[in-house]
Amino acid sequence: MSTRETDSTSTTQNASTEPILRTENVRKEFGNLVAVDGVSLEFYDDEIVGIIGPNGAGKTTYTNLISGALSLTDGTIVFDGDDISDLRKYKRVRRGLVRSFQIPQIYDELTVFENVQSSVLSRKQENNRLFSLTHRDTASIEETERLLEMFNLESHADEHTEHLPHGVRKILDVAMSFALRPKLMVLDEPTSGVGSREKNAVMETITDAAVERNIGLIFIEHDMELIRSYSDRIVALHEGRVLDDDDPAAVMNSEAVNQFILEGGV
Ligand SMILES: Nc1ncnc2c1ncn2[C@@H]1O[C@H](COP(=O)(O)OP(=O)(O)OP(=O)(O)O)[C@@H](O)[C@H]1O
Repeated sequence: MSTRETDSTSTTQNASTEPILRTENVRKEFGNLVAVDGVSLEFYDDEIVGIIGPNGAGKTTYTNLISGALSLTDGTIVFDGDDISDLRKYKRVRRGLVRSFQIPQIYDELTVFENVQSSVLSRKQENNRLFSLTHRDTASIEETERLLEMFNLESHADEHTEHLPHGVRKILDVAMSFALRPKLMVLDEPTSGVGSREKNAVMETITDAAVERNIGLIFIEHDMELIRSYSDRIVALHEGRVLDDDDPAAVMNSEAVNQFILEGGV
């Protein structure tokens, strides 16, 4: 399990004294249905937060509001000190708020190396020159190599991606997101579709990389063992509202969480 070491003797101010992301009374209606009903939460860039909740609790909608995939009905989102409530998705990505997708967005006609390099170049806004740059842009090649190493992808570097095992595709997707140099990453079920034996390896790789780069993580997960093992904090959603927000042991022992989430299955 990945945990960040906290230096209790340090008196220096670090970035984590202010939340990297704050949502204030965030609300999303779909017609008459209130999917997210006034969610106020804070997230820091040195923590891994798991989001749990039964089907339909509003987890995906909430993370879509954060990423800008959906517009708010009401409320405010503050990222890195700025109100981003009305900011387009790609502008949030440029500021360092990156959502990785449930279905990995990978180009199957490219190799693993080229996929990661395309993300590096897209951050530099040079991906329109991808094919002319790929083989000679030393800086992006070196950065890609470092990312492949960080995500244990070196042995797959020259493989085309269509036949990669599902877990490796998931890791590749996150590696590509890391190439965008996020400050905070939102992951929707990073281990969905991954075999049970592979799940821990996927989570371990992702969380280790986040700790190494000091990137905050928010992840939705249905597997309670994984969420307990890899979260510093757990947010429980139920019917679009926050049911609990605490350290994993406290959330797992909460009466409300047990009644509405754990006993009903997530
Ligand atoms: N685009 C949409 N249009 C209408 N209703 C929607 C839309 N997206 C989500 N909903 C509804 O909003 C509610 C919250 O859905 P959401 O997908 O956010 O829940 P969830 O907690 O992620 O559930 P799951 O664990 O099943 O993925 C549900 O009742 C869902 O049917």
